[in-house]
Amino acid sequence: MGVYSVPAEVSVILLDIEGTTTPIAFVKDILFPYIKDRVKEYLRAHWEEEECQQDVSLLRKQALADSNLEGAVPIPLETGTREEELERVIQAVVDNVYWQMSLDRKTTALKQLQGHMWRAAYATGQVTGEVFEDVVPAVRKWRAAGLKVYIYSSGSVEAQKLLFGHSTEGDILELIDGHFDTQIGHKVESESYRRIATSIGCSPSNILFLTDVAREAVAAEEADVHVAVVVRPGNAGLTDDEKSYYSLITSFSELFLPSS
Ligand SMILES: CSCCC(=O)C(=O)COP(=O)(O)O
Ligand SMILES: [Mg+2]
Repeated sequence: MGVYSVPAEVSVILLDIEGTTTPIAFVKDILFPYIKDRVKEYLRAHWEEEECQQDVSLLRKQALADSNLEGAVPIPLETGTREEELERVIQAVVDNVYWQMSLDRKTTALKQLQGHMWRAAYATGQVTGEVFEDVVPAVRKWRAAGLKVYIYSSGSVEAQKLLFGHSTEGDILELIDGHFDTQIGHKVESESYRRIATSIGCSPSNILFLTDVAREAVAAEEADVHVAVVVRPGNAGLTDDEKSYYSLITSFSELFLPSS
């Protein structure tokens, strides 16, 4: 489709995952059903563990913040030790997770729990993280040219590391200089990109962000970050205005560095 010449001031490439490094179908058809099929059983098995309790507490806080939204599912506190009481709270957590997932919400609370649940999926080889075939060769080339490569996804940092640590291309974590998730802020908020630049120790204009989502592109540009929109099979369509405004690439091989 296109050719994108990376501006000379860019020293960092910041990558989105779903729809950019990785097919949306992998997330929607493999990762998300894994959660839906097992969340109840997972909560029952791990309920007493500190990490699980922290996940539930974060979901409960999110549920309170969501209480004005249509269809929102509250998560009550446990008021006793009876088994039925525990089941009632677990069912509320399950319903809340299902509700959030039905809207593809990107809350930190949901993403933390999902990341913890996917550990077993990757460790047992039940799931392997899919990466488009142009990703690894391009990232190697960028790094050889002295660029740094970071990830910024709504998926938790732990979920990101699982995906790239157990990928179709093997363990490729060594190709990534660092990871950001919604703990730094949401991807549709420009302040998040300024925080990322500060955290990396560069200026926003030293960053090129590759994403499939126009709202994320808008936020990044507002922060003075360079943007190219990635068009992959299965991605949501772009409007005609978005298509003509943004630099579009269909493969990372369409990105050209100043000296290449
Ligand atoms: C890397 S974890 C699985 C993907 C996920 O849960 C997600 O929300 C991906 O969002 P992205 O910001 O990478 O589009
Ligand atoms: Mg994406």
